[in-house]
Amino acid sequence: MSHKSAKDFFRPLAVGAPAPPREIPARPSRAIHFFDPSNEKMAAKIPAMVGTVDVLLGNLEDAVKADNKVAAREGLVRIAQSTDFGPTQLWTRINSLDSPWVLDDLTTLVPAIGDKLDVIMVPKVQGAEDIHYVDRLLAQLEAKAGLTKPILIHAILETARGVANVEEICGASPRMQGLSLGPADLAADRKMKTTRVGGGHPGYLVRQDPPKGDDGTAQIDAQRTVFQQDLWHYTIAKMVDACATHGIYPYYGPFGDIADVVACEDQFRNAFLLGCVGTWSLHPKQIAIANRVFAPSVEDIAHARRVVAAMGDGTGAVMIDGKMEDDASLKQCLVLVELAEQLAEIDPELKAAYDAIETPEA
Ligand SMILES: CC(=O)SCCNC(=O)CCNC(=O)[C@H](O)C(C)(C)COP(=O)(O)OP(=O)(O)OC[C@H]1O[C@@H](n2cnc3c(N)ncnc32)[C@H](O)[C@@H]1OP(=O)(O)O
Ligand SMILES: O=CC(=O)O
Ligand SMILES: [Mg+2]
Repeated sequence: MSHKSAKDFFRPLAVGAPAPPREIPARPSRAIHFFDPSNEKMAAKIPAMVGTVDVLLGNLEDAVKADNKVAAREGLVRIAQSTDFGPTQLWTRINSLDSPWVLDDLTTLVPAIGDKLDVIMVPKVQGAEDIHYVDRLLAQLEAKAGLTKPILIHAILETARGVANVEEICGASPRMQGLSLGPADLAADRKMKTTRVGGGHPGYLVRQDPPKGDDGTAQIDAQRTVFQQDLWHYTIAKMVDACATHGIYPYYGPFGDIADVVACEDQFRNAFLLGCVGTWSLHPKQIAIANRVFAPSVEDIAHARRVVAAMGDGTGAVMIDGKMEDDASLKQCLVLVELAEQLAEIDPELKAAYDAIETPEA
């Protein structure tokens, strides 16, 4: 397989297109909130949601009826043109590359609202070739529209081949902003035997060994604790490693059981702890969950600041509350402290909570 030379990697792919980015900015994106721009009731709520969520995403793909594809595209153009998004990012999810709608999605959206779109989410990405296609087309459309800022690309990891090719997808273009797990399509593509949109499954479990009877035989019918396992652990961990390797951002995807806010919070938190920076929100009530989960807790920041203060120049080892802290735990603490600082800049409530923590002496 041939690779571009290092120098060519950052050259625009069309004459007059903006230079591709060298770094992807760490903009807070705890919740990527999906809306269907063809649904008038939903669309009407979007301007008032600016400032309440980090990312608003006009969805054109799955969950938008085939008959409404054009209305969704036109609705997104109308909303984008008439709304000042202030601190909130505007993303879209285009239709899949093998669909009859995607070419019109791109050739309509880039000239009409390319200056407002931060990120284009591409579904069902299989390999680097899909990113190369969108990359070149975006450069041509940006050049034609006279855009000065490159639009970033986000890929959904929702095919078995996409998971197998995850590293080449992340490194396929300097425009790559991040990846989301797409558990619903991925389950179908892998032929998993589930019927849900994300989350766990009661059948995927580990059972405690059976106790032994007086005669030493296993009592398999005895009451035994079962531990439900996480169906998504492997894929999320693989995605996080690929994203970290390439300096881009991993996200959990949809949690379809809107009513089960408790399990939703658990799934989001697992992703946060494993390294994801955010998640999708499908319903307004999932925004607060995501904002809560994808921000470090006050307790974590209090502890992290104690470690930072105690570690001085960052070398050596210290004991805090009976635990050894050194360079490696300091680096983990700094991840949390830096994230808290970024979030405090855009979220006054979080800022107040973090500011109220008593800062230890250095
Ligand atoms: C596997 C995947 O690809 S996942 C990604 C694709 N799926 C999506 O994008 C789904 C987006 N969400 C939705 O379509 C809807 O939230 C549904 C269908 C899940 C539920 O919709 P409803 O049954 O209308 O939910 P509910 O009755 O609780 O809605 C309450 C209010 O919130 C509004 N609302 C619901 N979802 C949203 C949303 N995503 N954004 C803005 N407003 C919303 C409703 O319009 C309703 O407004 P109202 O009080 O003025 O009547
Ligand atoms: O698009 C998301 C998915 O889970 O499928
Ligand atoms: Mg999908």
